[in-house]
Amino acid sequence: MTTSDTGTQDVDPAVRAELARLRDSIDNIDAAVVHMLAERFKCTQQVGHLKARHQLPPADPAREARQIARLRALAEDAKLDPAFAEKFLNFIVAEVIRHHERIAEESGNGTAASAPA
Ligand SMILES: O=C(O)C(=O)C[C@]1(C(=O)O)C=C[C@@H](O)C=C1
Repeated sequence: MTTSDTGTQDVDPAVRAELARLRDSIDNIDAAVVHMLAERFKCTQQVGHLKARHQLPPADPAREARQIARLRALAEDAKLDPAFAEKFLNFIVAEVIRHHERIAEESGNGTAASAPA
């Protein structure tokens, strides 16, 4: 390939077909991930409102520790890097906590601290 683009014009048609087949599956998986994340955030939004209504802290480190241990074990069984699974969960949970904090602030209860681990 002479340019930096990732086009496949000069590639064997069989290779191009295999790449297209794999990319179709990747696109389906990415769509499933987006839909699953959307459902997860719908649940966590409800958790955020519940916590705000009952003055519960946005973050629950003990719950997170259990989630991480569980996800790392699932990842190992699935032959996925457990460190990646943990980073991915932490990334999502950090965003959820930001949402919870915003919901708490908007409901006039923005001072809650984290629960003890
Ligand atoms: O389970 C909760 O208490 C949540 O607020 C949800 C959630 C999560 O996204 O899974 C987010 C923040 C908490 O620190 C722990 C877990």
